[in-house]
Amino acid sequence: MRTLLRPALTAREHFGACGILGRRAASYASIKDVTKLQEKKMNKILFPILGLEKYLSPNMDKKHFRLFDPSLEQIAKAEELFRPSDKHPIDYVTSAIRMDHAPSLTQPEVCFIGRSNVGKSSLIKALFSLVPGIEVRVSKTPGHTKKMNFFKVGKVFTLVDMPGYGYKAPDDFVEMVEPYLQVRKNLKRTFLLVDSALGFQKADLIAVEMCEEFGIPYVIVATKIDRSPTGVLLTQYLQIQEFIEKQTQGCYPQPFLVSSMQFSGIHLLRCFVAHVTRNLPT
Ligand SMILES: Nc1nc2c(ncn2[C@@H]2O[C@H](COP(=O)(O)OP(=O)(O)OP(=O)(O)O)[C@@H](O)[C@H]2O)c(=O)[nH]1
Ligand SMILES: [Mg+2]
Repeated sequence: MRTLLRPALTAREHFGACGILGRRAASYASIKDVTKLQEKKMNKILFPILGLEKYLSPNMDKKHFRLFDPSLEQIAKAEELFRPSDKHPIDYVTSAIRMDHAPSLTQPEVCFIGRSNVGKSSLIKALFSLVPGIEVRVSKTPGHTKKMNFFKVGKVFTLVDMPGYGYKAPDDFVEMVEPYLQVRKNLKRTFLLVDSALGFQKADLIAVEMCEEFGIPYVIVATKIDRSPTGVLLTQYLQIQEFIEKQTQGCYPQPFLVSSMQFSGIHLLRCFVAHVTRNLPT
């Protein structure tokens, strides 16, 4: 029986107090600006997996590398969902520490789970980088997000930032998050974040087991790829992919790679969110 997400993990990351979206990364927030870049740089930001593919043997089956492979037009359409307007407000709604405090919303919902400090809030902040003034708090101190934070994207979907599990998880983590994942009817996809330099840790495997047990659809996102040397990233990526293929039922076969710092993979993930919430035109 799993003892959910309590083990004290030792490996901790410490960073400087730099803003998560540096000045340069912030200028990549819109696809219009990214497409002005040289092709190589553009691909690095839009499709970070391309940087790994070239190291693979030509005989390797790459069908799961770009299972989700939208066009630039689709990425641009998805971006419009993440751009607020009077008719399409994007904002924080509320926080909840128990499922019965969660807002009753009917639109499709996606949530972000992962070990404390893995980069959940930073990723959400990057996804919402086109929303002036939106507050998504990030911190180098693990265990910063203490509640389930709900953000409404017009009438089209809701996005939920979760507290982290493992080291310095809030005491009521299990009571808060497990029932949410189990009973939230409009939850369309759970994004399970793992650190790209470390791959699956013990607590991540427990989280995978939990998603499998609840039978909810989920997808793995490898974070902080700017900090992983290519060799490490490739090794972790292939291990994650093999694990998904051999040991999971409900996990999307393609892991996503992101750096909220350098903005890589963020556009693709916006597009995937649009896709799983049925907002991506074909
Ligand atoms: N280099 C780098 N650092 C990142 C990235 N994403 C997040 N960080 C850093 O990692 C630390 C934790 O980020 P958060 O987004 O607050 O992590 P979290 O998963 O929300 O953490 P909890 O709320 O504590 O569970 C911060 O110091 C971030 O600046 C990234 O893509 N690259
Ligand atoms: Mg957080």
